Amino acid sequence: MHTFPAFKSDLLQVALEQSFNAVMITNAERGGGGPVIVYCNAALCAMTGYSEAELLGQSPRMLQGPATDRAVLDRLRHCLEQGLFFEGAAINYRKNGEAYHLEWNISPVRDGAGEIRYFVSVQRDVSERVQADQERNLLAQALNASNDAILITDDTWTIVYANQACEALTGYARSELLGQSPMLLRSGMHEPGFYEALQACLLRGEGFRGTFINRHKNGSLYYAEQSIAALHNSAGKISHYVGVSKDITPQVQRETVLREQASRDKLTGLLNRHAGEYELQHCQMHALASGQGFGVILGDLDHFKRINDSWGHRTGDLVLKSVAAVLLQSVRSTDYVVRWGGEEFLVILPDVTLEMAQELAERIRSSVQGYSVPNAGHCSISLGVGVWQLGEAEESLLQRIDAALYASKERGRNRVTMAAQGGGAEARDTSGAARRDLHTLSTGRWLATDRGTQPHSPVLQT
Ligand SMILES: Nc1nc2c(ncn2[C@@H]2O[C@H](COP(=O)(O)OP(=O)(O)OP(=O)(O)O)[C@@H](O)[C@H]2O)c(=O)[nH]1
Repeated sequence: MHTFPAFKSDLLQVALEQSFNAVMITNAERGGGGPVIVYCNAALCAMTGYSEAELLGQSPRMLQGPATDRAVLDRLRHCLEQGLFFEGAAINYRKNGEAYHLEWNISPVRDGAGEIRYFVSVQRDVSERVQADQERNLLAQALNASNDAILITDDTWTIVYANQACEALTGYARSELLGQSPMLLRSGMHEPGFYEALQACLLRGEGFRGTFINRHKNGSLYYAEQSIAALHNSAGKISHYVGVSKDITPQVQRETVLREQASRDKLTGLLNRHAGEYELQHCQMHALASGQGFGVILGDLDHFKRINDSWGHRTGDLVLKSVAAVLLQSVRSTDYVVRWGGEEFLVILPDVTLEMAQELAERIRSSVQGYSVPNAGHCSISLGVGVWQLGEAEESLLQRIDAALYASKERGRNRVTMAAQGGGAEARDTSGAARRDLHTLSTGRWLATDRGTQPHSPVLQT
């Protein structure tokens, strides 16, 4: 067992010698070059690179250099003059010229009469810590300067860091984000499976990349292309998640407008045929998966050529626009109304029975008939209607409905005909209008006529 030296002064000397902190004692010389070093321990020699012999009798100024903070030295001088405790940090220089960051304090040592005779200085080389702080600051500055929003959470998805771009993207101040969950930004626009896929990806150790639809603090939606990666600690456990998001709202909006424009008929604003064909396929896929059928109505304006011929093309256009509006008002919000051809309209009815489809077709027929177009008066529409049969090809469905529409025309127009089931062309007229397709001149309505017998029926204006 070790024993310490018996005398206190010996103990103190041993303690100072072995101290991990550098210790320097100077005298309190005021004149000439000021205080000089009268004691230094091994740690001070190791820190500065000077030997004890090189340090003793020298001014501590030998350790200072161009980057030493003059303001700190002025404060130090003031403390020494006033006999006050000093504490500070500055850059000093080793014997080899290398700069190091120093944190140190100086206490005056008084004699029995209260006179300051020495100054004892305890010093610590904090270069590593300062360098680490500087690197951290640099990284924080770089993260902040990034145009991409960066969000860091701990392993429980609690936000521990958000950069400036994140504040701008989300509308939340950093103080509002810290401590919260990123769920704060959820818009409710994603299926739950989206977030489950994200979690599964991260747990597998893979990064996740996707387009998020999030909600801004002001309630608006924004689109962010986001990548999320998990950070692991030394034990291999997830410690943090880092999310980097790029705001792609303008691109998505532009694409949406372009897609919308490309899918719309210019004159009526309805879906164009291309978009209608897409929706039809989509409906069919959904029906195959869900077993829920869908219906299709094909409508064709009656004697539309006469409108053009009588009132001009512009009025004809106006009629088409008006009929489009009537169609939109007649169907459900879940239905698709398509301008299928010149004066031909297709309505796709997801999740309907034959009866419901028939009812909607009849509603369309009577709404068109009841609508009066400025400068042109009333017109009528013939319709064919049917529902998709399990396993039926899209083409076959359209053929059946087209045949039903043709039958409506053949049977006098302004009527609804149900498509034959089972692929045949046999069609069934269900329209009440079949019994009242003649309209008097006094009502000013279009005179619905049989295509074959009265090809030149007059077109009337209200
Ligand atoms: N104003 C206008 N006319 C169009 C447009 N597209 C097609 N048409 C016209 O629609 C008319 C269709 O005529 P037809 O196919 O003979 O049919 P209909 O006169 O409606 O006779 P039925 O269908 O037998 O009742 C043609 O004269 C086309 O020029 C359009 O965008 N604007």
